[in-house]
Amino acid sequence: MTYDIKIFNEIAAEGLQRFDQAHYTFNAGKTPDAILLRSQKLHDYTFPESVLAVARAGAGTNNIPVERCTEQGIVVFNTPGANANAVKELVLANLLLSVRPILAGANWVNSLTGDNIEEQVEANKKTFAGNELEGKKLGVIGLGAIGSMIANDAYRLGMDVSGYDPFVSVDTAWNISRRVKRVLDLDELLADSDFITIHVPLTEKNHHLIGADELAKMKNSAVLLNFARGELVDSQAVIRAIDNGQLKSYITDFAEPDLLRHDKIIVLPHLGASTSEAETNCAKMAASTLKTYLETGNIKCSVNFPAVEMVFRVPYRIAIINRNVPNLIGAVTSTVAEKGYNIDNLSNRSRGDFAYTLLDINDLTAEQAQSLVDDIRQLDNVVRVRAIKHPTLEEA
Ligand SMILES: NC(=O)c1ccc[n+]([C@@H]2O[C@H](COP(=O)([O-])OP(=O)(O)OC[C@H]3O[C@@H](n4cnc5c(N)ncnc54)[C@H](O)[C@@H]3O)[C@@H](O)[C@H]2O)c1
Ligand SMILES: O=C(O)CC[C@@H](O)C(=O)O
Repeated sequence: MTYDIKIFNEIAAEGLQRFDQAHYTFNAGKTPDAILLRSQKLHDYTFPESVLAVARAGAGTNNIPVERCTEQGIVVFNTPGANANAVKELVLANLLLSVRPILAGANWVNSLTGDNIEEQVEANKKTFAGNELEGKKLGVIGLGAIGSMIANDAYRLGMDVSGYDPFVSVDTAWNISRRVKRVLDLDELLADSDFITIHVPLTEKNHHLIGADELAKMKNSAVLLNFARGELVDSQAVIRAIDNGQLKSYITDFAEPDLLRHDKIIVLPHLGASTSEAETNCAKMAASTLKTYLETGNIKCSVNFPAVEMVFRVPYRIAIINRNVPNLIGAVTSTVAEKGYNIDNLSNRSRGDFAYTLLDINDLTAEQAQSLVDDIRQLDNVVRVRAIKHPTLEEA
């Protein structure tokens, strides 16, 4: 069996190397089995029927039409946490840059001429004096992989840290220092913080999470950092708040024309995950989950289908994506029974309106597996079904 992967964007070689050349090609034709990408927007993309999965080498999946993929039985993966450290370090660097005019000072020194540079430096350095982060209040919105790391490290830098995340996962909560104060009301965090940093996904609900009303609740001296997604913040409201003296500054990783060349706004070119370590981690994780899904049907780190892992020990496995309705499994097992086959193992999990089933049957031949797939495909509410050949086991 060979698979073709359509690649968008620059994916780190360490990830691509996980696809062995004997079984994988890249961008070979118009019917790819899967897509591997970073920030490429797929909202206007028509997925060929051949596409089984999309893997995002990164955290955010707002560039992928996840709902449409789900309807088409396309499993979407991301790489939770794989670039969190890179974003954390960039946010900490920007917190430090926001209190010390380091770049302005360095630029000024470079502009000096004459043979009394040391004298000029000592006479003028007061122009570039700054403040310290220690003792200042940091509010973190979203305590997932990135927000929790920032909260912990900012506390270690001596900051007084609060976090707001009504949906925080138990796993992440375990990793957050008990010194980080959990705030249940966003308004409290907004009113209390000297620095506010956002680390939530862009969803319909989170669009303009920070707008004019929220900005009005912040201190006039507050610094707002956005390394999550541009659309989480109403940029026009931010510009108005800064120009009216209601916000000190805005630092964002997302370029928009109106934000550029404003002396109190720093815009970076989406650099959050741009370290070789993060790019490698994301590429390796995305490649592994994709490969596992294609070769075994097992699902891990999907944003639209449930995690399912079942030991693969028969020559052919049947993988079924279906609408989550009563008696679908009954219909599938009846189809198997009518053919006189014996089920070795079965796993079924649902997520929202859809469900995923792995079905291992003893000793199917390729022909029998295909005929079973054809019959199951005819059942109501089945969205997608395929037979997966075990990588090494041969049919009896
Ligand atoms: N700048 C970059 O290059 C870069 C890199 C990585 C991630 N990101 C962005 O950062 C986002 C967060 O990444 P992560 O890895 O921490 O994701 P994550 O899923 O681990 O954490 C997100 C957290 O936000 C919380 N949340 C959701 N809606 C919320 C709300 N309205 N208020 C408070 N909390 C809310 C969730 O409960 C979750 O704990 C990603 O979705 C992506 O958009 C940007
Ligand atoms: O691939 C990138 O450079 C950015 C990824 C980042 O936005 C993410 O959501 O993980």
